[in-house]
Amino acid sequence: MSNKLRYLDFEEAVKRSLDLAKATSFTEIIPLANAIGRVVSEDVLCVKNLPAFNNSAMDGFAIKASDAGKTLNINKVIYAGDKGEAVKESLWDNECYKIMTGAKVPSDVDTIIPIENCFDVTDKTVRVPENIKEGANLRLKGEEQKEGNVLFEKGEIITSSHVTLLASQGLTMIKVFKKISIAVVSTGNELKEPWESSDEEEIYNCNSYALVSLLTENGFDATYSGVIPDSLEASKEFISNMKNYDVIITTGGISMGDADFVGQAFLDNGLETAFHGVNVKPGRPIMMGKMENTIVMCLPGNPLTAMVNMHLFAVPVLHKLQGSSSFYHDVNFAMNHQDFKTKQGRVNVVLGTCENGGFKVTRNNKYGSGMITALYESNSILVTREETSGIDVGQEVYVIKFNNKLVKKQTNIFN
Ligand SMILES: Nc1nc2c(c(=O)[nH]1)N[C@H]1C(S)=C(S)[C@@H](COP(=O)(O)OP(=O)(O)OC[C@H]3O[C@@H](n4cnc5c(N)ncnc54)[C@H](O)[C@@H]3O)O[C@H]1N2
Ligand code: MOO
Repeated sequence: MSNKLRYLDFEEAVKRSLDLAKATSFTEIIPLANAIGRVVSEDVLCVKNLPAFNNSAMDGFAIKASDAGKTLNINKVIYAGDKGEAVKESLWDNECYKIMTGAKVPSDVDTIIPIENCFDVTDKTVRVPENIKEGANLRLKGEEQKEGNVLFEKGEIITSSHVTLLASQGLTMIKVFKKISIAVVSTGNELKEPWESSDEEEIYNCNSYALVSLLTENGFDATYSGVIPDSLEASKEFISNMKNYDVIITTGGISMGDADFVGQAFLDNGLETAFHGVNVKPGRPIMMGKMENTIVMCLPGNPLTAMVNMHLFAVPVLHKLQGSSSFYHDVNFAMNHQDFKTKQGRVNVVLGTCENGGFKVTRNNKYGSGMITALYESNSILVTREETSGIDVGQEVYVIKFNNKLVKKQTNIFN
C-alpha cells in the first residue's frame, strides 16, 4: 500500500470510486425481446396516445347522461377493435349503444353503464338507472399519456414495466448503451480451478466464479480471464494484454505479502491510483484507479471481503459506467433483532439477513473474512460509522440488500 498507516476515509473512497466512472457513450439498437436489464440511451417518447381513442372501461351500454332513467332502444352493438362505420355516431332520440370493454365510444354518447347495473335488458331495449354519473366508465384518449410525453428517461434500466410501455407503443426496437466489457481475474499460485484436483495446500478459485455470477445477477456481462501468476514480470505482462477491457476486476495479491504484486503490476502499466487502502472492515487493502481507458478495481483476496466490497464499491461504479442514472445503493429501513458488537475506528460492513423489515446479524458478527458460508447465510449488509461500537436490539438500521428473494414464511402484507 502506498502509505502503510493511513487509510482513506470510507466516504471519500466511495466518492473517488464514483468519480472515476464516466458513462459509456456507445449505443446500439436491440429488439424488445432482448431489452430486459439494458440501459436506455435516450428518452423514450409517447408515439401513440394512451389510450389511443375514447373507449369503454366496462361491458354495458353507452348512453347520453341526459337519458338517465329511460328505457332506450339499442342502436347497435360495438366490439373492441370495431372501426369505421361500426363506431360512427348514429343515435336517434331514446337510443343507446351496447358496448364491450375496450371498444371505441362514439362521440354522441358520454357515459357507460355496466350491464349489471341496468334493468329489463333484452336484445332490443334496456332501462338505464336514474342515478348515474356523467362520464362514468369512459377512458379518454390520451388521459394516461399524450403523444410527445416522455414515457421514460435516458439512464433507466429496462424492467418488465418498461417493456409493457414499449410494446403498448408498437416499439419493437430500442436504443440502449452497449454493454461495457468486464474482465474478472484472480491471483495466487495456491489457486486451482474447481474442475482440477487440488492438494491440501491448494484451494479452489471461488472468487472469479463468485464475481462473474454477481455481475450476471446485476445485469452485466463479464469474462473470466484466468489467474495472474504470483510474479511481478508475469503479472505486468498479463495486465498489459488486458487494456482493451472497459473494466478489470482482480481479487487478491493487493495487500502486503511478498507475493502481492498486483498493485505494482498495474502501476507499471500506467495505472493512476484513485485510492489504495480504505478504512473499512473488511476490505482495507482495496485499490481502484484508471489505466488509460480502463477502470481497475482490485479487491482483496479473501472471498467474503471480495464479494462484500464488490457489492458496496464496485457495483455502483459499474452501473454508472454502463450509463445508468440510478447507481446509488437502495437502502431498506429495518429493526435490529439481535445485539452485536462492531470494531470502533473503522467503518464496519456487517453481514446479516433482512426479512420483513427485521435485520438479524450473521453468526453474531463473529465470522472471518476468509469465510464463504457467512455470505451464503446472509442477504444484506449493514454499514456502521467509525465511532460505532455496536448495534442494539430494537435499534432502527439501514441495510443494503443483495440476493433479494421471496421468503419462506408468510407474514402480514396489509397496511
Ligand atoms: N501485514 C498485513 N497483512 C495483511 C493485511 C494488512 O493490512 N497487513 N491485510 C489483510 C487483509 S484485511 C486482507 S483482506 C488480506 C487481503 O490480501 P490480498 O488481497 O493480498 O489477498 P491474498 O493474500 O492474495 O489472499 C488472501 C486470501 O484469500 C484467498 N484467495 C485469494 N484469491 C482467491 C480466490 N480466487 N478464490 C478463493 N480464495 C482466494 C487466499 O488464498 C488467501 O487465503 O490480506 C491480509 N493481510
Ligand atoms: O479486508 Mo480484510 O478482509 O479485512 O481481512
